[in-house]
Amino acid sequence: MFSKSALVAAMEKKGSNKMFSNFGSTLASFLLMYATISKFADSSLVNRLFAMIKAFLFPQIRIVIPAESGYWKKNTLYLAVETYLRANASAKAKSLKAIADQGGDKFKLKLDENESITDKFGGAVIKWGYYCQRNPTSNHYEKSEKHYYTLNFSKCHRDLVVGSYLKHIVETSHELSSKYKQRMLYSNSTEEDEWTKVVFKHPAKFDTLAMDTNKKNEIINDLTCFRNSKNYYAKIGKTWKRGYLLYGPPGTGKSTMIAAMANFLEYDIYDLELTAVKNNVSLRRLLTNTAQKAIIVIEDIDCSLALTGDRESKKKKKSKSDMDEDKRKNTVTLSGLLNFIDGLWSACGEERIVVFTTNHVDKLDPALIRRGRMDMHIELSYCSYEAFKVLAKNYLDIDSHPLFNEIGELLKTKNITPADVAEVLICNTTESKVSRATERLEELVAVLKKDQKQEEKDATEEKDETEEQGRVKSFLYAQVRRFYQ
Ligand SMILES: Nc1ncnc2c1ncn2[C@@H]1O[C@H](COP(=O)(O)OP(=O)(O)OP(=O)(O)O)[C@@H](O)[C@H]1O
Repeated sequence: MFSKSALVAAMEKKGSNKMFSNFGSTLASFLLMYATISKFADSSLVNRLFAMIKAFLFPQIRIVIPAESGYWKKNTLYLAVETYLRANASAKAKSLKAIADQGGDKFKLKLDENESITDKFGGAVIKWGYYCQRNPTSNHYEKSEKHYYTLNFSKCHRDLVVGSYLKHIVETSHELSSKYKQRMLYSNSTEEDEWTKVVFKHPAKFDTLAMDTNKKNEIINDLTCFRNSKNYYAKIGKTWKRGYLLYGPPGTGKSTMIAAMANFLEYDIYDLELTAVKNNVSLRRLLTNTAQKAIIVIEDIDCSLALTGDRESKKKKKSKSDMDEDKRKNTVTLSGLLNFIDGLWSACGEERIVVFTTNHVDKLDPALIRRGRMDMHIELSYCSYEAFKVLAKNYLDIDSHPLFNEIGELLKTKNITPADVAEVLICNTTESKVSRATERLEELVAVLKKDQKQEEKDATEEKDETEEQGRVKSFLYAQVRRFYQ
């Protein structure tokens, strides 16, 4: 005797067998029909017809993910897909592109153009493709190449793919990026309003930065507070960004400080060469394409552009010809730049630090560096005794030496940059650095004394020159007086 459940199971099995046999015979008839018709009819017509039948029987959805999400902005989903597929592509794709990283010792594999791979997620089969559309008649406002990914999947998995799969891609790409993240240095060029990047491997750290300890700690605290203040900035209604102005003579460590900041915060650097930016539109395009967790640097801002005056002349109402002139000049203006530092456009990214450096702080338009725009003004100056001790530790591996006192005294009266001190202390040798310490320090004492002697000599020469000029002047006066008498 059969039990009731065994009977039901037998019936279900019979039903599913019947279903499979139906599907099998439909497929067989479909293929037979295809083979027969394609013998007699035009093949492209047949292909189209069968594609239509296939689309009807198994409806598909196609999503295109372009590289850019608008005129200016990179599509972050495209970047996420790129990272996600890079992790999967090498195992599944037949045609790949290998791209060396900047260090040259590693490489990345990427889907080749027109190549596709399949991925599976929660029962859905997703087919990915990578393509490039070329437009030879493009102009400045339109790119000549448009890259995009496509994903195709069955219509019945629409909610799963759109709701969960895309989210899964973004999350996985974040995990992968933080796992393999290398810090990047981006720079712009005159040809395109685009960033090019290289791996950033500068070894500078705050520990090795030669400067006053209190000042250094103040900067480290400021950066730490900034990094942890997302909620605070949201609460006070301010964009999460901070400006630093680094000023001081050449060779006092402004660039080194930026590298130390980037390494401390683990941020990328965008080194903006303002002289290579065509106009405010290009500037906007570049800056809207900077990522979060970034330091945007404009070095030697005083030399970058004639930024002063623009706002002054704007205050006086501009005539039409003035405005035409501005357009013709086609340059970046001070107001264009300020718009990015704290105007409306500053809100199109967060967790960003803006750094200006200059050797001549007095030459800058006060509007550019007022507090609130440049929140912290940091002076990097000539080498102090404290800074010298950091350099001695970095370069010679020593914390003390009998010559330290003498060097300390000389530094009180000498203006020498940390770069010049470093140049004297550096030992390009395989020998122990400590064994060369005395020789290097004696050399430094000699340089400092030589500079002192040179300064004394310059002062004496200057005095002699002034006295000589005085004598010539009195002689000429005497001659003139005698002439009129
Ligand atoms: N404060 C410092 N601490 C440690 N090293 C320093 C410091 N200042 C300068 N140096 C050394 O001198 C070199 C030049 O310094 P850096 O380029 O940072 O100076 P800078 O102020 O940016 O100069 P410039 O204004 O000419 O760009 C650095 O590579 C570094 O080795």
